[in-house]
Amino acid sequence: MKNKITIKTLIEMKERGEKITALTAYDVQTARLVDEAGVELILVGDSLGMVVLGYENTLPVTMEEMVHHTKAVVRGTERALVIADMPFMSYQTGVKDALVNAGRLMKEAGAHGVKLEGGREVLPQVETLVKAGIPVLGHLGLTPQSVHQLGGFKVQGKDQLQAERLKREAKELEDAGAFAIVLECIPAILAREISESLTIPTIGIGAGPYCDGQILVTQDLLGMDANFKPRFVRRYVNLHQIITQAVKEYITDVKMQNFPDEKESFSLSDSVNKTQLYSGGDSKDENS
Ligand SMILES: Nc1nc(=O)c2c([nH]1)NC[C@@H]1CN(c3ccc(C(=O)N[C@@H](CCC(=O)O)C(=O)O)cc3)CN21
Ligand SMILES: CC(C)C(=O)C(=O)O
Ligand SMILES: [Mg+2]
Repeated sequence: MKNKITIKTLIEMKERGEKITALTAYDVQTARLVDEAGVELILVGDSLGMVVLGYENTLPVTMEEMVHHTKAVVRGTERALVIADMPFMSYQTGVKDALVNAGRLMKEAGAHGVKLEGGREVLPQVETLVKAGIPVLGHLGLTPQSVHQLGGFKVQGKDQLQAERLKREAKELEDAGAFAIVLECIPAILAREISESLTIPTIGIGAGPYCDGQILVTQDLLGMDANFKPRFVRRYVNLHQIITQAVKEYITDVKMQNFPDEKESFSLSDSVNKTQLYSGGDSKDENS
């Protein structure tokens, strides 16, 4: 009835030239909001380590945290496809670990698929998961779990050699059975070439307008963090400002004794003798 999105829906959207929309969610409320608004894909990103847990990068995020947050997102989603990021060291250590950990995200948390970062080095993992019936979303370009190798959160694939490698790896991920690929922070022209050369959809973030879909961190488009504004983010509202204003008004109202008022308070049953109660009642235990 809710016409649920499947991986087949996304492939058909690419064939029709209809853009795929994706956003992150880490909690049930955000999941409900973006699902009801109509995105096709919700990613439980390991960016939660930075956005909701306050880490410097995504490396400390654990499987327990991913399972915990994915469960919440799944509970809040009726229509979208829910994909969970595999955290750092949950798949790089081998195909067996990849299978066990992806299996947990599917079986315990209820994800519809998983995402893992990397190209040639993760092809055995991708093949193994796909063989086990687990839809895999690839992720190339700026792969944040390699931040220390990349020397920071920097645009990738700017030179000929790197660009050729990314193009080749995108094809290899498609051949390994990935149902789509996230392209993060690569030149728009390269993302277009990759998108045109694949039958599976590309989902861009900082990868220009020619991808088959777009993804952003929900908190970024809502302007929740006053200090995080990379070039590829468009802020649709300044929630940082709006929330700060609301909280300041609350503080003022409490201090000025404007909150709570009578309508926001509860009354006793009509049968209670209020005079008696207000005077301390009958109890000898209560002081004066
Ligand atoms: N809130 C949030 N949004 C994200 O998009 C995001 C996360 N967190 N955490 C995980 C990764 C890290 N990401 C990032 C973080 C910083 C830049 C950044 O500062 N980029 C520079 C470009 C630097 C260059 O020119 O090479 C920029 O200005 O966009 C990019 C991606 C994307 N992901
Ligand atoms: C930014 C997206 C693609 C991601 O991997 C995340 O949110 O963790
Ligand atoms: Mg991620």
